[in-house]
Amino acid sequence: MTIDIGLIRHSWSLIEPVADQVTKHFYGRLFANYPHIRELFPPAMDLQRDRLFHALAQVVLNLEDGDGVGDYLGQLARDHRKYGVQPEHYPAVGDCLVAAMRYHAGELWRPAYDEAWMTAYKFIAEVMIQAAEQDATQSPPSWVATVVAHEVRTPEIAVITVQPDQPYPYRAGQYATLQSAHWPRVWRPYSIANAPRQDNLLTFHVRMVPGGWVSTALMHHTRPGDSLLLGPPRGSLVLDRASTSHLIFIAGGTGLAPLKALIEESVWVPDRPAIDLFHGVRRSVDAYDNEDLQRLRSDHRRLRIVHAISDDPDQWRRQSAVDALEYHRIVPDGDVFVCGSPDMVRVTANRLLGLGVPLHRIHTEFAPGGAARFAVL
Ligand SMILES: NC(=O)C1=CN([C@@H]2O[C@H](COP(=O)(O)OP(=O)(O)OC[C@H]3O[C@@H](n4cnc5c(N)ncnc54)[C@H](O)[C@@H]3O)[C@@H](O)[C@H]2O)C=CC1
Repeated sequence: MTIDIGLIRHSWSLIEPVADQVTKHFYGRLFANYPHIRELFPPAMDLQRDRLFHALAQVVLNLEDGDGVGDYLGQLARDHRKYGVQPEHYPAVGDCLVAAMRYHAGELWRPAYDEAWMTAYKFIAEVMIQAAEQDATQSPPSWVATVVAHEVRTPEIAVITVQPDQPYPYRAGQYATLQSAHWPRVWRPYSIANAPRQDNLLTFHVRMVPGGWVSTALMHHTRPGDSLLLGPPRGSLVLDRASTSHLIFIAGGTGLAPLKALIEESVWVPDRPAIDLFHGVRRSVDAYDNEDLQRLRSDHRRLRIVHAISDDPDQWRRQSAVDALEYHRIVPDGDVFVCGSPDMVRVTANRLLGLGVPLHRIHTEFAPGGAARFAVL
């Protein structure tokens, strides 16, 4: 089975500008023709639509990287088990997807695109079905997790610790999706803010998003003893365990979560020269994890922590996390991990490139569920 990457990319360039219409059309057609599939999805589809397009874009843009695409599809398949996706759903999705693309490309659509997409989709479906079957032999589709601690750190940020009902293997830096009983079938990604622990506890940093269903439920309507559902771990923002390079972590707000997990993992590498964390927050009151971070620092003297405050009128020095890196004259001569809002990640990554940090030393994953690589301006 050979996928014609040229045809896929060419047809994708027709679809990209009308992605929103294509995904709406796709789901409309899917639910009209296969009403039983509707039950697998949440009542409101807005975020779901973005996810489909994002997942497709990841595959299309990385088709040459066979291993990378395989890993990505494997994670996607494991994650889709929690929705109850079955092998017989795949052909329905493929048919509706190609029909939606054909419809919106109009006269520009060539018959050869149909074949190219059906071949590519067959490959995607086979990899995903196989990965899901393999996963079913060793993991549940989702985990029930009991809330064991719920700390309100600021009026908008809660730190929540849960105990999954069975072992939850993951790597520091990965994220999981959470579902609250208040919003059935609605999953939201959150990074796991601690390295794997013997007691299997997982901590999440939740910022309440205005109008955010799950974040509001987690912030205001969740208490110790409540149950949450937990999807499988995802993401590739992980440490190279063989490396002993100088590590710099640049976090924006709750983007601290995965970086804290990576710091917890990296402080144990004996030959590591230094670990620097720059945590950018808007106001000093937003430094929600200061106490925990200082505790971590008192146990590991090679760890240096700088808080950068960007928007507080009471602060005489206002700076972003990457400004603080320059201000403190830290030479970024190792690996730099960046996490925060997509804009913060993009701006920071471009500043680092300007400081001479090679691209392969800059490690980033947008907000979970967002684009995996930043766009270099
Ligand atoms: N909670 C979690 O597990 C995770 C959250 N994230 C993402 O991290 C972000 C955190 O947001 P908040 O806590 O509201 O932090 P925030 O948006 O208030 O920003 C925190 C810091 O980032 C800087 N910043 C924001 N936009 C910037 C830009 N365009 N250029 C340069 N610096 C910028 C601010 O100046 C501030 O220093 C969200 O987008 C979230 O999705 C990412 C990974 C994990």
